[in-house]
Parts: sequence; structure tokens; C-alpha cells
Amino acid sequence: MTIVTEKPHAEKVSVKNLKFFYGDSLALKGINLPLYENIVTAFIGPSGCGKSTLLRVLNRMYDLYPKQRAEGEILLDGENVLSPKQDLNLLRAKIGMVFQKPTPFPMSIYDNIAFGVRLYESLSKSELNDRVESALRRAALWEEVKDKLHASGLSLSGGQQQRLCIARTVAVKPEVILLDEPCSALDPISTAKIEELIDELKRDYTIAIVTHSMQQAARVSQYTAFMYLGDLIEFDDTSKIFTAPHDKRTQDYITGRFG
Ligand SMILES: Nc1ncnc2c1ncn2[C@@H]1O[C@H](COP(=O)(O)OP(=O)(O)OP(=O)(O)O)[C@@H](O)[C@H]1O
Repeated sequence: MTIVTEKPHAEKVSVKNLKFFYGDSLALKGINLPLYENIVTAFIGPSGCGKSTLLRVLNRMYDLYPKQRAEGEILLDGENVLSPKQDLNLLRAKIGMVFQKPTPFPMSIYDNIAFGVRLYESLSKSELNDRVESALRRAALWEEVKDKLHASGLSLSGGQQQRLCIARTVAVKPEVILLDEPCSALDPISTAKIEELIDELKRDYTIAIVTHSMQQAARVSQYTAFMYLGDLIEFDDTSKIFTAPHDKRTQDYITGRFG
């Protein structure tokens, strides 16, 4: 595996010798990887290589399932999020996640955003209104929904629903945003909007995105991690991964020879 060392970016998350088990089956085989602040890192690789598993481990989503377990370390600003002492609610406020299919709550657009904020903070009505507005603006959705904040989140189009989910994530002021194939259920126009949004959001957040689209990885990310069969094969500048990869498996994947 090739990891380029001297980087000018701050390391927000450090994944160290991470192994992950579904029961007896080893899905991540000792991953080492940095996520840099204000940088988008793309995870690419053939189906089943462990991309979604890695994202789910980063915010301990697997804790919901008794037979799943992780070994190793994931340091967020130097603190191990895999520690049993980790407060999971706090962790999930710091590391937000957006899934492949838009998953709005069955409640109003306003409450979709306010719900998470209320869990973590007690804001006055006007502070909450401001938070909802700024999150919707941040997700480039405000202009489309400002006159129907009390309509159901489910009444929005797929692309709008995905931006609502991004607004919901942003509203709790996370530090890291994980996006698991966020555009796979969207049309090209909605996809372009989400990609613009990711570019905007990286000014304030550390972002990791799983994508099956090489073009999308090349467009939105500054670093790319290529995974294969539970291993991280190569991590480097996105431009290098796509023009001069070190590993033949990376080359074969990006040129469409397998996967
Ligand atoms: N709930 C589960 N129970 C058992 N094994 C699982 C479970 N979820 C995933 N796996 C296995 O873990 C490995 C990694 O799966 P994962 O979903 O992380 O891959 P992926 O790279 O995200 O794939 P895709 O691109 O198809 O979404 C695969 O071998 C998969 O079969």
C-alpha cells in the first residue's frame, strides 16, 4: 500500500490498524488512513471491498448490531472513538452521516432539521428558526422550501430530500460528514447540485464520500482511497490516483478492467 506522508493538511481523523468483523468474517483487514480537515476524501473500489463498512465504523453505527465488532483505533482529534467510554450521541453529532437513499423523517421540513438540534441543544424559538434557515441555506435548499417549511419532508423530490438530509446533518454542527453514495438514487441535475454542495461544505468540514462513480470521485475529492477485498490498497492525491496510480489493482479498477 502507498501512503504519501508529508501533507500540509491537519489530520482530523486517523484510522489505525482497523479491523472489522461481521461475526467471524473479517471485512476490514487492518486499515490505516488519515482524513484531513477541509478535504474531501473519496473511497472507491469494487462492490464488497468494505467502503460502506469503513464509513459505518467511523461513527460506530455497527454498535446497534451485537455480532459486529471493530479492533484498532480511530482517533478523532486524538481521541479514540472506538473506546467503550465514547458517548455515542456526542460522537454522532460530531460525525454526521448521509445515506445512499434519502431518509427524511416522516415529519415537516422544519422538524426534520429541528429534531436533531433539539436533542443536543436548548435553543430559543428564534434561535432554532435561525438554525433551521441557515442549515437549509447551507444545503442549497432554502429558496425551494422557505414558503412550505411545515409541509412533510416526504413531499419533496428525491434530490430535495437528499439535500434535506444534508441540512439535517449540518444543523447539529458536525465536524466530519460521511456520505455513503449520496447521489446514487438521484438524477444528473440533483447530482450536480449535491456535488457543488460538497465542494462548498469542505470549507467547514472534513468529508468522506463513498462513490461508485470514478468521475464523481475525480470531481469532488482531493484525496482518494482505493480499497480491495477489505484492504486499503492505495491512498493518494486524487489526481495521482487517476493519472499515475502505483498499484496495478488501482490501475485496473480505474480503467474499468475489473469491478
Ligand atoms: N451485515 C452484514 N453481515 C455480514 N457481512 C456483511 C454485512 N454487511 C456487509 N458484509 C460483508 O462485508 C464486506 C464489505 O461490505 P461493504 O458493504 O462494506 O462493501 P462496499 O465496498 O460498500 O460494497 P458496495 O459497493 O457493493 O456497497 C462484504 O464482503 C459484505 O458481504
